[in-house]
Amino acid sequence: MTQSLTLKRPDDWHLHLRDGAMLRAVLPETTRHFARAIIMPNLVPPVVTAADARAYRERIMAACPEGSDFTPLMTLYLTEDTDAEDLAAAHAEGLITAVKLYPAGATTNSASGVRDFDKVRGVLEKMAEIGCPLCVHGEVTDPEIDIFDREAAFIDRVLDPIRRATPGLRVIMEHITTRDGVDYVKSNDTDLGATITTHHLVINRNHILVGGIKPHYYCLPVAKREEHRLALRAAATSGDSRFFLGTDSAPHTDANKESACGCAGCFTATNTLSILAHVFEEEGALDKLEGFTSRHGPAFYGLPESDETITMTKGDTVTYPDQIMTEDGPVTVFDPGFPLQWQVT
Ligand SMILES: NC(=O)N[C@@H](CC(=O)O)C(=O)O
Ligand SMILES: [Zn+2]
Ligand SMILES: [Zn+2]
Repeated sequence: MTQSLTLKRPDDWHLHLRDGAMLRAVLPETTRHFARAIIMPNLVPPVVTAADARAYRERIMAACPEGSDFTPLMTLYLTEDTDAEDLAAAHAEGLITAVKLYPAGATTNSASGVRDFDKVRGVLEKMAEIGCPLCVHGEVTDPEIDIFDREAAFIDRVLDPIRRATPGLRVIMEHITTRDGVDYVKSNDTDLGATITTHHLVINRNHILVGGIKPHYYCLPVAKREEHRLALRAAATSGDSRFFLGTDSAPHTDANKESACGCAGCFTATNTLSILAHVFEEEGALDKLEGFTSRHGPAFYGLPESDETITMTKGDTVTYPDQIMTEDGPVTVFDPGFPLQWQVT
């Protein structure tokens, strides 16, 4: 018997589209199924001002496939020099939906991020006042801190102090990877939410390292122990509206991944919904999938849910291309390591 599932059209609350040839190649992988996405601003150079965001949005719209009604939700990259008035005007106009905080050096293209959090205090206060949410890459960069402990340390050392100092600031912990992240979100009120990626529901750190190093499973924050993956799965499938999908689909060419110093990022746009249906079914929670992909995110951001739907069906094994071809070279699609039977029809 064919099983089918109808969902409000999903949104992706954390997405890297890059620019130029890469943007043109990866954008259709998202617009095929998603209504909207929060667009990460970590270009080189980053999207720092309202003018940058406006120009980037235009390049994204120009790259959208014919007939697509995809809406990119733009973000600004927070720096120690961010102009609070420029930011507030961009937010008031609806040009930007959120602002992204990268600790300097924490991840791909984060060199212009924040070193001294006191220097952005005024901007964060302005954001709390105007209701502009802050998306956070939550890892400390202190070389003394083990890479597997960087998320937990960030919560204690940076995030909790910022939130206490800035009442009313709405924060999204992006791509949480630990039980600590789940517990911190749950122990707080409605001003705190978290995105969870598809790949962190599937892989733990063994997948990266056992039997040979697997560069396509390397991303930041790096996948943690199995107990953390299980905590993420429980949170995502719980129906708790503070947790929602942000794929963090982050394309890098294979040449840049399969390298002596490989880039961080998993490219999941192509098969994300198939993988998520598989995971939610395994957890006996297919009825919670729509909340995670399509309802909790808009609720947190104060945006309407999509009034369109998609239908997924379960049938014979579906295959996806191993790679997406771009003018810069191939980009490997995330391999969940199990056959997929759910697909969007
Ligand atoms: N997640 C990643 O491993 N990489 C992202 C950056 C980020 O989201 O931290 C990228 O831009 O490639
Ligand atoms: Zn990040
Ligand atoms: Zn990301």
